[in-house]
Amino acid sequence: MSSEPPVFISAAEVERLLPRASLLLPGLEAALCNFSAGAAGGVEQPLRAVVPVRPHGGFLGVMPAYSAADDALTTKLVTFYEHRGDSAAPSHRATVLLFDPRCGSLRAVLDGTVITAKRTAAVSAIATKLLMPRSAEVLCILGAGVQARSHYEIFTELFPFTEVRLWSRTEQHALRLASSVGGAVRVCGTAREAVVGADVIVTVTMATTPILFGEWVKPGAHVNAVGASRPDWRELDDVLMKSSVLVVDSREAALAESGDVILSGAEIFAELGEVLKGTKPALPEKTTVFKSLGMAVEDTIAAKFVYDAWSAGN
Ligand SMILES: NC(=O)C1=CN([C@@H]2O[C@H](COP(=O)(O)OP(=O)(O)OC[C@H]3O[C@@H](n4cnc5c(N)ncnc54)[C@H](O)[C@@H]3O)[C@@H](O)[C@H]2O)C=CC1
Ligand SMILES: O=C(O)C1=NCCCC1
Repeated sequence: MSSEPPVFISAAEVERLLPRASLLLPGLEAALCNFSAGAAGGVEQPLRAVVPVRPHGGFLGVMPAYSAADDALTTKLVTFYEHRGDSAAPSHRATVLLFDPRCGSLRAVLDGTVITAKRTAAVSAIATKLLMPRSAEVLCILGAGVQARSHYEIFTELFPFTEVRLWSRTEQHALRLASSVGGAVRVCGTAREAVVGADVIVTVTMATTPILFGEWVKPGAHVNAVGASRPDWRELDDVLMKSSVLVVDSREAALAESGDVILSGAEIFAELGEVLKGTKPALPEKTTVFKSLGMAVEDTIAAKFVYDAWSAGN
């Protein structure tokens, strides 16, 4: 056990050490199963504490976790701001602290922004692999920020979509994202135009009222609902929430934090870890919603991956 000072791993270094989110898939799949196995799975993860910063429209989230299977202990500190004075500034910023689980000393301070973008998209991809219709051709992304990009990257790497549609409240943002990614993207003028006929839909906005409506969604489609992480925020309407099979990352978090779940009164069918383990069926022929709130153990897996890659090169 060393008394070395902690290393700092910057965003650029995280990008270099974790070039593709798909590298996280095996670790995240195992962690999701372990989380949903309860005490036997060895994941300690309390509900995150979220501190409102009311005068500034912001929030600070504190997300600790320990994974016994990985022997990894981390805490992420993440801020997210609804109303920003400078609209060019990122809405989310994060730092992950990685500890030596044997003695509690701090080993590393990692930029958490890239980790958050990549692990969230990777978890959505895991849900999509299980829940999307068998012949999925059209991907639709609502939102054009950081998560839109990371979702575009892993979804086009893993799945053979023939068409990708993108909508953003600010069309310029969608055009900018579309022109900066490698492949063909159709920028749509309305959310409805992007959604109708899509097989897989990703909502990655800062919306606080619904932007995706059940009447637009093709029966059998799969939705990854990634935004709206406050109990009074929505991205999906009641029709969609109540007519879909609802899978969540964490039941406890969904019932405490998700406006889409709490305010619609929709029934939770399963946790993603239960579907992965096969203790709950996937039902890909039904319309499915994966409500992602983001889990601390996902950051633990990603931070350990990055730290181990850094250590291997030093
Ligand atoms: N489930 C999870 O694990 C995580 C969820 N998130 C959530 O994902 C969402 C996207 O995050 P980022 O891409 O990092 O944010 P971002 O700020 O980079 O992008 C947000 C996008 O939403 C759009 N937007 C803002 N207000 C809107 C409104 N009222 N209606 C429609 N569109 C609106 C913006 O124009 C932009 O395209 C956020 O809600 C965030 O809290 C973020 C990290 C992890
Ligand atoms: O999991 C995360 O990280 C976040 N989830 C919801 C919004 C803020 C960041």
